[in-house]
Amino acid sequence: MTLALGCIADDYTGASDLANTLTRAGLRTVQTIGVPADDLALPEVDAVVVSLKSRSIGAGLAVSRSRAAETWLRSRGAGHVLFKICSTFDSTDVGNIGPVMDALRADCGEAAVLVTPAFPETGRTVYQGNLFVGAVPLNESSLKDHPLNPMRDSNLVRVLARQSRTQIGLVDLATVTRGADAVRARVAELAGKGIGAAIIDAVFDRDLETIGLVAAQHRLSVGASGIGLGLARALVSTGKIKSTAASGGPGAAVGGPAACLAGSCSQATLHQIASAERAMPVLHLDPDRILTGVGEAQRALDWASPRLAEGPVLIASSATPDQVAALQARHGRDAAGHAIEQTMADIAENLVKSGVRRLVVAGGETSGAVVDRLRIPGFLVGAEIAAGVPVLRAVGGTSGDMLLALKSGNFGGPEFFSDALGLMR
Ligand SMILES: Nc1ncnc2c1ncn2[C@@H]1O[C@H](COP(=O)(O)OP(=O)(O)OP(=O)(O)O)[C@@H](O)[C@H]1O
Ligand SMILES: O=C(O)[C@@H](O)C(=O)CO
Repeated sequence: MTLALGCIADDYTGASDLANTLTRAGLRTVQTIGVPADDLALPEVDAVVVSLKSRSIGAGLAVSRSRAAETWLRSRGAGHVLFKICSTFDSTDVGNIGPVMDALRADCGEAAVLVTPAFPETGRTVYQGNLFVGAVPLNESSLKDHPLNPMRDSNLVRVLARQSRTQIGLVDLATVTRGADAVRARVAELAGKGIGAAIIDAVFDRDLETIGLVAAQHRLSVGASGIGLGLARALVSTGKIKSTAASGGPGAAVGGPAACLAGSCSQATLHQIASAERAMPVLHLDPDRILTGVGEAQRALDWASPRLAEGPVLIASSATPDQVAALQARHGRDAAGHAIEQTMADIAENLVKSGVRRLVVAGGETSGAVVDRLRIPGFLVGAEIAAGVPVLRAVGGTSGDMLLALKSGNFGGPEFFSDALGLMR
């Protein structure tokens, strides 16, 4: 297998978002969980997205895991590696986007790396280096209250400069609009000044196509699914890859009980849970009981057990920003996040043991904890449920034939949980 594109995603929902984008653009794509073991039988593909859970861990660990993924991808022939980050640039002043970018850049000798989280299909656009989420700048969006990495500065040149050892430049929209040659010239100018990375503006998919044409000639880029789209279209339009019709088909039905787990506290997820109350039984976990270790997972399993034969259920820890802040004040941010993620993993593991074969998980960190616990080594991409969220079919592993959907916190329409289950037969 010789890869045309190698990708390293800093969380699992982000990886499935990217795998979905690449598949829809005609690349045969597989999503692996961590660096694949040598004995994992992978189909013949154009792109591999290695999913890491490296967004909210220590920067040193994020760097070493990303480097291991890069080594594997390059050894499979990947000439270009995309480091997939969140379209809302989720990170803190100590990383991990900057440190990982710096390390991968040093490894491949890239003079100046193009960086953009733009993903217009989901309302993420970048103008003059400022990230917009829908109609508002990042720092005015609900991301300012994210439980793990509150985003309070929308100027990404500044944000990345605080995290990186290199200077950060800007390739503005006027340059992008003038086309690939203008972008190349600007990147060369920045590199000539010793500027090692540049935020590049993008508002429409056509901007990302221009960026993709330039990036595809480099060894490394950093961004969200939008730049993935640009790279994929460039690889197809320049004949490096023969486009394959997106799979998207239903595949064999797996049947059996279905469940949804939500650990995301995003506004979108909170609305989706409220809608789901009209469609299925919903259990709201008590986060204080989780933090004090009084058997909240068992309470959830006892609640779910008699209901699963009747139809899907939803179990959620999600809470409003005020409630999240209060819990974190009582127990600490990391301890709260970790304990809730592990409880979600306990619940998932036991649901699967009791026969659940269709599982929807909301939240990147939450999905990471759940998929790790289920020891699923990889996924094939199926139908698209919503922008950035495909149905995934587990490959390898011991949990048997399973369908999952891993929803990024902010993605999906109001009826997301029912929409997902409708496609997961
Ligand atoms: N009630 C709660 N109080 C505090 N923290 C919570 C609560 N419920 C969940 N959490 C934690 O909040 C974090 C949510 O992050 P997660 O990545 O799962 O969702 P997200 O950030 O909305 O999704 P994405 O990363 O895909 O955008 C997790 O660490 C989770 O354990
Ligand atoms: O880019 C996004 O917004 C998502 O794929 C994601 O990474 C959320 O965790």
